[in-house]
Amino acid sequence: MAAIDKVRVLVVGDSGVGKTSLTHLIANNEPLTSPGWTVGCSVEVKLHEYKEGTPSQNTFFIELWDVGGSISHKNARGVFYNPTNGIILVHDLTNRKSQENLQQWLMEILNKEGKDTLRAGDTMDIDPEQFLGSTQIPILVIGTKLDMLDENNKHRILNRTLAGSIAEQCGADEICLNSHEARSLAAGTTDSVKLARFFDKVIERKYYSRDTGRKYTSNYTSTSLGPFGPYLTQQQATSPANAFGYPNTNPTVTESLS
Ligand SMILES: Nc1nc2c(ncn2[C@@H]2O[C@H](COP(=O)(O)OP(=O)(O)OP(=O)(O)O)[C@@H](O)[C@H]2O)c(=O)[nH]1
Repeated sequence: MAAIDKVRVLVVGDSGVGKTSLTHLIANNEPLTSPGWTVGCSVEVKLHEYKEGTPSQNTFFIELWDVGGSISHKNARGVFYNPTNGIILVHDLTNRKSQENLQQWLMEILNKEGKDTLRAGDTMDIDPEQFLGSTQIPILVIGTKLDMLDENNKHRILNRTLAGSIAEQCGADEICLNSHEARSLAAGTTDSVKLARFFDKVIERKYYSRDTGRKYTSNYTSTSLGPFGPYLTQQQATSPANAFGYPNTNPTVTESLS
């Protein structure tokens, strides 16, 4: 059987915004009722059908790297960021600061220091060129805990435009959901379509030629040419077993994307 190709998607945001709950929902189609505090990073794997229902349909593994948001681990997190094929920026809809901090998360992933030099209220310029277009890193913004908003705020959030938001700055889609609800990402919903489109974009950027639209041969690694270089040889991560008999359930072992 041919090996299944894979991409790495980082799931980042402040501690407690709901990254682990969200990652579990995406990977298992069911809510996680009592997530633990993530130390370091945990990896869940989802089988995704690229361009499902079209002649180009193809199966890929999506590795979801849920990076612990605690500030105390900031200095050690860089080890998880190489390579990065896609980024899910997570914020808590009941916590405005967690949304503002997404810029800092992007800068951290891009290895640009900013936190120490910025004062409260300052903003950082995001260069859209780093994220927009087919050669850059696809981003999806997800707001969690929609169920905790009162009806007025829920209505306001669901009907607001992306103008001025980090999603707009990065050319990204945004999803607002309740991770405790399995139906939030049920097949056929607008949000599940946005998520599938995002994964397709991540796969496309890594495995498909922009010129011909055809898939590269399996020993081609476009990330080695991208902004984050090749995979590290040692990755300090934990990884739960998964339901797909995923060939390498322990990313602490040397990996190669070739
Ligand atoms: N009501 C509600 N609670 C949520 C939602 N998402 C997450 N939570 C709760 O928020 C708390 C934190 O969730 P986690 O998934 O552990 O958050 P995290 O971002 O992974 O946190 P760290 O591991 O510290 O980085 C838990 O009690 C979750 O059950 C949501 O959509 N709605």
